[in-house]
Amino acid sequence: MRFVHPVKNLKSRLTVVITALVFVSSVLLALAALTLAEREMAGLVGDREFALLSSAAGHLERDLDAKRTLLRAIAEGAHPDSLAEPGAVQAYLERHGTLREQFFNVVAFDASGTLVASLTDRRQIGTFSGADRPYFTQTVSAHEGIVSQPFRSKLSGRPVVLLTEPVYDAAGRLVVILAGGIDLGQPSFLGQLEPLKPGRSGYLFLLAPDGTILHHPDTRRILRKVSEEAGGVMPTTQRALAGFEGWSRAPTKAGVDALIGYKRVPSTGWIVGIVYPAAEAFAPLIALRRAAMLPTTLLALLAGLLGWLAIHRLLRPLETLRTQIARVERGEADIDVLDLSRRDEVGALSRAFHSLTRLRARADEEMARLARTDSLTGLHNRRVFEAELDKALLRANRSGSRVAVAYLDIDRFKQINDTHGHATGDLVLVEFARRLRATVRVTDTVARQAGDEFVVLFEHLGASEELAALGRKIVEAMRPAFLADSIDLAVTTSVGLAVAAPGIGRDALLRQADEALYAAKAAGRDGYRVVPPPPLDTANTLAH
Ligand SMILES: Nc1nc2c(ncn2[C@@H]2O[C@H](COP(=O)(O)OP(=O)(O)OP(=O)(O)O)[C@@H](O)[C@H]2O)c(=O)[nH]1
Repeated sequence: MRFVHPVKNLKSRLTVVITALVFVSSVLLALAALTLAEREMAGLVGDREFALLSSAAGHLERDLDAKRTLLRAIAEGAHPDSLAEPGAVQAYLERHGTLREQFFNVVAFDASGTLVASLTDRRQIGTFSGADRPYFTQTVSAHEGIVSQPFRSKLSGRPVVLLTEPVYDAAGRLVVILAGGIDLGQPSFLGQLEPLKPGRSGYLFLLAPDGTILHHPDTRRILRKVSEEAGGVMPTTQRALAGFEGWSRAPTKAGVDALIGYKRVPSTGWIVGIVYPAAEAFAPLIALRRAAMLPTTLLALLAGLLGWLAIHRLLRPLETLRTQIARVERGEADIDVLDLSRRDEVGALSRAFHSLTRLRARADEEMARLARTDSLTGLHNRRVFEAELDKALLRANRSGSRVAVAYLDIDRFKQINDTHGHATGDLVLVEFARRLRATVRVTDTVARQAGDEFVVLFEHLGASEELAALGRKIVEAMRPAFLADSIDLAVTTSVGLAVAAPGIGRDALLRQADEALYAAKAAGRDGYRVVPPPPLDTANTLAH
């Protein structure tokens, strides 16, 4: 049996294809399901984060509101005239301990901008002037309390935002401006956002409307403007500064894939932001994806194994057919060993192979027959005659029986061709062959040697005279007129006959017969000549 390389083997290839298909489709299915789940989950997580963000913004809003309300209440509760006394403002502020709970520090400036009170540090009272500070000038021009831009306090050196509240006397003159400071670096205010941060490394941050960072886990960035930082403003931040509120999935400045949300604090325009790294947000899904790979691979392997078994079983008849064909090829079985009754493709293949083999055998037979036959007369050809003669000579040598050959040539055949045409000549050849065949025994081998030359092999000859009688018989058989194309033609033949001497070869014997034929022709044609001549007086006779 011929070895079939495993990779070229149909079973192996089908198994590989099935395994690969199952694997790819399982992986694609799992990925599609996980991607859908991830999208769904992103929506849920994003919405939840945004809700968190909104509550953080609401919390800041309420906290700022509470601080402003407190500061306003204290400003309104003061008697402007009594505040004119030196130390009166300081004393007034100190009477309101709740201010310390709400603010990092509360200071007061007189109408000229001079610091007149400070809850936490009194050292610069009377010397420090806030007259040129934006929070002072803006409050003066606004005639009401403001929330300042974030800045680094000259008094404390800390990053702060100030809430201000002016106090006017009955005549409408500015008496003092109270300013409550919120320390952006202290947990008391923005630090309250910390518990809301998502995941392990997620965080919240706060931006002023102009992009100044008010709060960030990296405290070095506080008071910096995002537009002035290395790397510039990220597109998502840019959108938020332009008014966008909501969440999207985008990389952070540090290149971390994250869910990023933004929400404004209405009263100040501050933007609360949240960053939730996707790796943490989707951690369960990522774990699920990893966990899904093993069952998927096992499933594909199992499908491959089952596929191999199924294929093995389904292809078994094909394997049987292959084995049977190999046996037929080796000559160990007949073509009928094939199962032609199957109703599937293997049956069709068997029938096709069977009929092809039969057809081929018939064609081979026909080829062999044509190779042995003279196509015009249907007699044996020269090759067959020579082979038969060789065998007959061998047999004769062994058995001592007598073998002879007759060499015939139609007399003046060229003339028949020339006079009546080649086609008529062919008809004469056919009729000549028929008469010759009919004249000798069926066991004698008759062949067309070439052109108008014929040969006959006689075996088991009796007396020598018998050969002469045969020669005569042949000559006489040709004498009746040949009817060819409605024309009566007189056709005669000359025959040379030779008896095989013991041990003579084929060519020598044929040469002898040919020489006898030549002699018969020379003697006037329409006769025969036998060599060696028969011993009796009939010998060497040219018969007419
Ligand atoms: N019609 C036909 N003619 C053939 C065929 N094969 C050979 N011939 C012709 O047969 C003729 C044979 O002539 P030869 O045997 O040489 O001479 P001949 O005319 O028979 O004269 P002798 O043999 O001397 O009696 C030639 O003209 C060949 O062309 C054939 O298959 N068909």
